[in-house]
Amino acid sequence: MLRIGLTGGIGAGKSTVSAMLVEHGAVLVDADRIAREVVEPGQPLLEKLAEAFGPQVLHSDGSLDRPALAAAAFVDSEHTARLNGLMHPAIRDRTAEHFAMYADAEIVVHDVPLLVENDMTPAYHLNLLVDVPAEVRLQRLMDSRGMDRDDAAARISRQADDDTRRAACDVIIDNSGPVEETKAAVARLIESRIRPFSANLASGQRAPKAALELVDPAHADWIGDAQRAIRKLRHGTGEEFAIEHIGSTSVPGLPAKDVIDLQLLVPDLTAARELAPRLAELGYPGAEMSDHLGEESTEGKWFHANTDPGRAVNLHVRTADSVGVRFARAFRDLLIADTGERDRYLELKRDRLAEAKAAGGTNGQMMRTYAESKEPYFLQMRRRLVPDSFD
Ligand SMILES: CC(C)(COP(=O)(O)OP(=O)(O)OC[C@H]1O[C@@H](n2cnc3c(N)ncnc32)[C@H](O)[C@@H]1O)[C@@H](O)C(=O)NCCC(=O)NCCS
Ligand SMILES: Nc1ncnc2c1ncn2[C@@H]1O[C@H](COP(=O)(O)OP(=O)(O)OP(=O)(O)O)[C@@H](O)[C@H]1O
Repeated sequence: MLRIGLTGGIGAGKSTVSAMLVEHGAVLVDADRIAREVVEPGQPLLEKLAEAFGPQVLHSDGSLDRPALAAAAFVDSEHTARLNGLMHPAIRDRTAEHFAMYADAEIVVHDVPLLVENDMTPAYHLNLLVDVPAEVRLQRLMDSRGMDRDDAAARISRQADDDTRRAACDVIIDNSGPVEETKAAVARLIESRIRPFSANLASGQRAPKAALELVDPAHADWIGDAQRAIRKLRHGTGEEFAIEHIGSTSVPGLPAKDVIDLQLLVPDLTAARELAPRLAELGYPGAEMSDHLGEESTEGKWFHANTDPGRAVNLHVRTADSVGVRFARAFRDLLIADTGERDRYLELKRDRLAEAKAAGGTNGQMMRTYAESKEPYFLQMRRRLVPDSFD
């Protein structure tokens, strides 16, 4: 099951976009709907809300007076925290029941207004943001929902700001234009990314490799993408293992192939083998392989690559004290600190890439030629950065 987290500020169009995703075959778990279920007449939560906010939040028949609760709860951050403290555990339990019901679904979209505020993004394979600037949302809420300006503004101030949401999500769906444009963007996202991601996840197939070309870092957000991938992997593996961003995309300012390299540190290769099925569920199928250390020398590792066609990631699962781990770290730190070495390495990459392309062959052959042609440089660097690995 591909788990998608969908969020956006109040009035951004989450319901509008989630309905579009449902039309494309996704199953929806709606947090606002669940929030209503847990306060239906007879639920124990109603009494607790009345205790916390006063009897005026209940109608005379005992049901919830929603505008009265909104007025009491969004008045300041302390009251909102009290509301959340009461509501969120009940919402969480009911949500788990909904997900269990849809265990066989291929794509489940979880629409959660407070996905970023509650730090829930790492629990999903992909996080979508329905993005509309706060002032446009405020206007829409007043125009089309007849919402009071002060109520809308109070809720906006209780939520994350637009930039914080953008930094936490993987995909931004701009809904500031006409709905038809959003609909077309959602259809493209489904075809180019969500459907193939779901199919790859189900079959344990990695997404196509990144193109053999160097991308300008100004056109990418590699540090942000790596941090989001690391948080998902850490969360999905019980926060047990250290995971580091390595390789060219971890060096600010260095053009690179558009693939993020991460290394996950395990105590030994048995742990790597045991971890492999879990990583596959998280969207990173893999196999046992080895790092080439030069001459005849190799070192065992597991190599995983991700299933999301929208973001290539290679995940090297290495033992914590391995030469591979130490070299990747030291080489990254050298390139960050030493601009001269960074320029030399970039020149080498450009030359070898041009040579590999000139030699021709399939894409796979050219990739191998390129990788092998950099080996002597890496060997020389390893002598310098991890000298004890030659003992
Ligand atoms: C206070 C309540 C009764 C007001 O009901 P009302 O019908 O006016 O609003 P509704 O539930 O339709 O929510 C509309 C929007 O308000 C915003 N909102 C709701 N709760 C919160 C909150 N705790 N913090 C910030 N924004 C919120 C969201 O953007 C949501 O989509 C209701 O919002 C509620 O029960 N909130 C607590 C549950 C919750 O946190 N829901 C958010 C999803 S986890
Ligand atoms: N692209 C758009 N242009 C104009 N109005 C829109 C657009 N998308 C949605 N709307 C309108 O804006 C309002 C908010 O949309 P919607 O209910 O989908 O948002 P939401 O994020 O689910 O809101 P909430 O946070 O309250 O749950 C609705 O009245 C909707 O019809």
